[in-house]
Amino acid sequence: MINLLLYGFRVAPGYLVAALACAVAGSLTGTALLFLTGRVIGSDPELGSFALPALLLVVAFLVSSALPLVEEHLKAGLEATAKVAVEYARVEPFVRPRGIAHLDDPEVHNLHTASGGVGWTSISFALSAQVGMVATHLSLAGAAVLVGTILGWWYAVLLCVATLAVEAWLARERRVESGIWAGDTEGQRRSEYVFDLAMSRSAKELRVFGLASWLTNSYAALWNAIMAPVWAGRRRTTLVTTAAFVGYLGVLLWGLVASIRAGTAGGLSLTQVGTVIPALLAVPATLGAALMWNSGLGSGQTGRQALRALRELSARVGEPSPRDGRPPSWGDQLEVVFEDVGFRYPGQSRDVLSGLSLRIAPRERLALVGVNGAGKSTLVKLLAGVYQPTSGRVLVNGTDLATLNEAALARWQARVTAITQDFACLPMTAAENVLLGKGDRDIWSAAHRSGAAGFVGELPRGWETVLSAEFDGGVDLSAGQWQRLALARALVAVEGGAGLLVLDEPAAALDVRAEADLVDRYLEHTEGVSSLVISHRFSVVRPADRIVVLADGRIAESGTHDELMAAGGRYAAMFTLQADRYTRTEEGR
Ligand SMILES: Nc1ncnc2c1ncn2[C@@H]1O[C@H](COP(=O)(O)OP(=O)(O)OP(=O)(O)O)[C@@H](O)[C@H]1O
Repeated sequence: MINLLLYGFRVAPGYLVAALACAVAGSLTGTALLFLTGRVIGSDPELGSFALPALLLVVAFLVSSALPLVEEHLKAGLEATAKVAVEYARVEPFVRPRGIAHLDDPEVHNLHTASGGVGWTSISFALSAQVGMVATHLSLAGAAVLVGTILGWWYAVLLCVATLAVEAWLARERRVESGIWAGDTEGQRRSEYVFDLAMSRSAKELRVFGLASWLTNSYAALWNAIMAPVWAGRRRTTLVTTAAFVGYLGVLLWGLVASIRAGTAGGLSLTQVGTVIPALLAVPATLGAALMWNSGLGSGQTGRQALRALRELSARVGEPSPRDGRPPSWGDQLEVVFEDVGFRYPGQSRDVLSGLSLRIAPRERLALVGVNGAGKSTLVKLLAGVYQPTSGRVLVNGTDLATLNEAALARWQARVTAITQDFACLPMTAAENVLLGKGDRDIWSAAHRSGAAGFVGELPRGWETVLSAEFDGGVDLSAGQWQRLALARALVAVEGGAGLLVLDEPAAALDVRAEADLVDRYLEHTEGVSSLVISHRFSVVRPADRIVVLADGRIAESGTHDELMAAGGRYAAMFTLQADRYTRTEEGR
């Protein structure tokens, strides 16, 4: 509870203090209400001693009825404010690093899932529920004081110990369940993924292939597997939990019976009986709040686990690394050199690149070809500095990218504009998709050059159309249209000062005429900047100043189209194969 409250003080101090003050006031008025009930019951209307306690009782009743409303309002504010802070802290470690190696770390994803809590029992929910826990403990103390003054302090202590012992047992159960849940984040992620598949990602394919029942069964099986240890744990502890409650009820019953007997035997006055019985009846209510998962107790366990995961997540991804190194002084001319570079993905056993050396000269138009899985996209990731080589160096105008601090790396990444195979298709407006927050640039010029202007002009709201049919008035684009828009995005970035244009399969989704159109414009697009184009279509790579072939993790061939054809190596073989296919297809028409 303390950890959660301290976190609350950090992220939403105003709401937390106000909600706690309200909870304390609520508990005090609740205790006063019990006390005044006895006074009213025991007072003699004839003697006029009735009026004051009755008036105070009414006031206490009104205040204790109104306070929960204020408290709920404050707790809602606390929860909402904390939620913003928590979600920021959950997302920030993912997006802050300029590299992406942490995205391949399963533990990072596990910690992210665990930091979300269980279901809707998140850190922010648990935090607001802790305010309720403070209130219930104070109410327990208030009721115990009243009971102690009447039935004896030993009994008040026994009552508190019994209540707290049952609460501790329940807390232990919740802790075990939270631990089981937190330990199976991979299963949870898989079930979420299956759910996501059905709802959005592959919704069309799943329906076309009639996979609905397979998916439903997979989801149910995954969910049952996740919950099985939780249910087994509950079954194991049912007996002890039942015994604890029976014992607890025995303690309470003893107090009630003793009060009634003492009252009838004249050992207790009417005032005392009228105070102690409501006080005893109020005690289980303080525990009742702890019984459910959404109570302060249940959510407190989950919230603490989630908070720990949140801190571990931040620590795992690490603070921005202030690496040494001189500040880069990249001018207009960019020269990129891969110096004996080797690379292996984290956790993998095979090198994707090894001993790769390559120079991209200033303003050079370089094309990169290679079979599927040769490592072309990986080379782009190293070039952009999102991964660091496992051996060797990537130098930009002589500066090793591995020595840059986060800020310098961000400046380098701003000089690279890359349209990768899985470029982002954002459910935002067409203009936002092209500008990506880069202000007021001439998007029409870029759209004309990328061939996007035609279809953008026909969109219902032009550049302001949201590119997702899931939104009101939004539309979906075809894959080829998206590709043209992505090209426009790259051209806008080039106009904004990016010095290196990377196009990874820019024509993959284009038809033959559009591809020819793109190739015609490619030279124009890349004038004045260094460029690297990756494509399996030889018509796209042919006009490049130089073509390099990536094979076995290194550059196997390098030269112009004519030189490589004359050399009769891998390039010539791949080109001839594709040209033959194309010719045969054309002849077959
Ligand atoms: N994040 C990753 N983690 C582990 N292995 C990866 C990862 N990304 C790619 N690989 C592996 O690295 C190798 C090279 O992949 P890469 O995407 O660079 O190839 P490519 O030449 O671009 O292929 P394609 O022509 O099919 O796009 C492949 O064997 C791939 O499975």
